[in-house]
Amino acid sequence: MVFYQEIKKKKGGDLPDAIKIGQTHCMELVKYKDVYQLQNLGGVHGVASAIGSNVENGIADDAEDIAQRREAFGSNTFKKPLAKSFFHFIVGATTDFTIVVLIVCAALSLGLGIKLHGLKQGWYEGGCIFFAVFLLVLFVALSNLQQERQFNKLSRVTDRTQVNVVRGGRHQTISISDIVVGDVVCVAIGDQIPAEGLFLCGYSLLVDESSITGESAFIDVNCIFIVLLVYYFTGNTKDENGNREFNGSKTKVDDIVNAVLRIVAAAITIIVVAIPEGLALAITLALAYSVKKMMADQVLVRKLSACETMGAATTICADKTGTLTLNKMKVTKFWQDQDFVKVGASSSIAPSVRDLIRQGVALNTTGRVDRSTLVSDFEFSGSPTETAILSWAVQELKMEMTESRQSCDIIHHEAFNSQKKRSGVLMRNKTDNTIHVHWKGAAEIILAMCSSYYDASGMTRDLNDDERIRFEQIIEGMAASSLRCIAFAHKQIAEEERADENKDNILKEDCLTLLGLVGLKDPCRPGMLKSVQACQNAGLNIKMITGDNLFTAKAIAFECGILQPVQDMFPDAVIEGAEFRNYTPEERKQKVDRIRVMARSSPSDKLLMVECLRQKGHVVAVTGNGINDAPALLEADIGISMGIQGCEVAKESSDIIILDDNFASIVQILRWGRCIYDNIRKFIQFQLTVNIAALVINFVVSVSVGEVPLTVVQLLWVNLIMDTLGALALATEQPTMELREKAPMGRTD
Ligand SMILES: Nc1ncnc2c1ncn2[C@@H]1O[C@H](COP(=O)(O)OP(=O)(O)OP(=O)(O)O)[C@@H](O)[C@H]1O
Ligand SMILES: [Ca+2]
Repeated sequence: MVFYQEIKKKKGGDLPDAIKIGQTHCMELVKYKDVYQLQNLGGVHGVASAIGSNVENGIADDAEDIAQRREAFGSNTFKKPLAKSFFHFIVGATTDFTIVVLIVCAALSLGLGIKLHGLKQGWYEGGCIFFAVFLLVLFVALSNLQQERQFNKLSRVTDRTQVNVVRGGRHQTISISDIVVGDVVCVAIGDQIPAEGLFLCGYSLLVDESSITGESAFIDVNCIFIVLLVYYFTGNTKDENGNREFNGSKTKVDDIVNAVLRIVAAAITIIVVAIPEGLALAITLALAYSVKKMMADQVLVRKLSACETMGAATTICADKTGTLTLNKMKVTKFWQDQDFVKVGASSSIAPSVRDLIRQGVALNTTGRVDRSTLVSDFEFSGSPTETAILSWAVQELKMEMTESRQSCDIIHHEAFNSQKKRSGVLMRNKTDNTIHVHWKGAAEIILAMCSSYYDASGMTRDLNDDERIRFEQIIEGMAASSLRCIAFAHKQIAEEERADENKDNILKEDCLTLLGLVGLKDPCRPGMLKSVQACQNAGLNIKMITGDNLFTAKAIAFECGILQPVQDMFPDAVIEGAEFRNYTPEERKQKVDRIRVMARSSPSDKLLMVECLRQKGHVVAVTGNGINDAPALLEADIGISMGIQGCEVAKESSDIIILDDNFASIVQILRWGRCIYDNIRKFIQFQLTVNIAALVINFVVSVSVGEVPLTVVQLLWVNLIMDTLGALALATEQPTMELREKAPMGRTD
């Protein structure tokens, strides 16, 4: 109550009366993880009611209430760090290795000049180097400042992360920054935890808190000095009158010093020429320019060097669901017993079987069904597979979600993951106290767990080999028409059969009874065929690595042109993850090039494939959207994730995010990558020719004549002013259409 008044006084706003504790109190609770306090407040439920919320229905869906909460507790936005000042960038640029070398050279040159030619004429060279350094620092700092501003703009795009909250009993998707204190948030696998809070309920919770580091490289320039000094002391340099400079004891100490100083001056000249001052600038400019251009195509580059690497890519590993397909699912087929059940004809199924399927769908899910009070329509939330099944069960089987949920107690829930490809639930029926286990998952995996099936009249029948083959044919048939197949299975457990709850496998996994099969349609993204062909024309090898069924994967691969009818003849073009996993490393290396489609793969199989390709020298780009793609995205040379369908973990693991999920953008990234690669190469060629020519002239002339013909000032002019303008011109060169057709460069170039 104290905190509540405190806030009221401070902010002067009206707080909802239901709120009993204030910001400081909440902060202390989170900060000190104070369990004693938590108990005092009445546990999680107590805290929820103290902040005027409800663990079931969340806060009221009322704009005024939300505004008051935001006023009292603040909003879920980071205090943006103060924008770095221009001075910060100047300091940053000055500590660059090249600049430090140049500053040392300038200081030396200034000292030497004054020593050799007096103050009036001697300041000239050193001063010029200083001026050049000043220009370079200014330019680099300006370019970095510009880049930082651009990056800030980009990070505002990533701020738009969406989260799922319950307000007024309804699930809603809101922006992460709109969350207020009291909101009940639903976090699914692969989501970001959007704010500090208390855990209400859930299964298999694992939170990752790691971060990623980078690395850098240096260039060594020491050797030039040594060569020059050896050259002087062997007696080969001559003074202005043609006499040998080094003449043993006859040479006066002062002469030696002066001569050495002149050599140092020459060395400085050579260093100044040898350092490609414009290179770093050219690379930054080229990358920054292309990043800006790509942003216009809805491509967000998180790691600058990724664009350049993309130019060298030789292979793309794409996942199916959500990348090649829309990940918008709909149940289009339903099989019960061995009969296809037409839309609207589910009443032909025995009521007992229908009830069991309803129970399985309603309890064994991470999705939700809400009935909006305003619109009398249903609202479904959860993963696309879950929502498709829920909406089918509500419409076709007349499932009542709340009723089904209230009739049972959940004893244990095994959440879906890509490794096992199934989810299960153990529950007790409140009416007759019976215990049931329900499984739902990849059809052939669930079928393998069954030993019987329900026929249409509700009788259980044995699943002998013939029957099993017939079910397998049904699955294969659905998959071949590019449907994703999910099976439901059930078993009633006798009390004495119940496994010890402390054991790993609480849920019974064998001798189940098959309830039915559904086929979900997930259409290919429009224009997929064209994009795949464009990549193939660019010499890229496209492979599909998916967690889905072999036949579904094959059907989609044909649809989007990854597999061509001729390739179907090759036995190794399509394989399953398990097969690939069981090969020896040598076999894998030998076969990996021929593989076009890898189906039923787990996250580790995806990773294994990418590792194997990289070991073979391929430059691998991986595209993905799910948490099952995250390990492969991290391992890839270029990880590309989808902005809309992608989960937070996938986005976090990737180097590039395609904001509008358009696969065709890959071709665009490829073009820009190759363009950057080309532009930087051209710049290096350009600068090398200039520098080598200058070095050779200076070297040859100073050996034969004993004088350095091109002065530091002249060389700096060439190196800085001309090269910087050259860098500007080359960096902003647009990618040509031909770049798409060129063969990829690969790792060797
Ligand atoms: N929520 C779910 N409950 C039960 N089974 C599911 C669920 N979601 C997917 N499945 C089954 O698990 C299989 C594998 O899913 P997984 O997440 O590994 O890959 P995917 O999303 O199908 O494909 P991709 O790797 O191309 O993105 C699916 O083919 C489907 O049969
Ligand atoms: Ca996916």
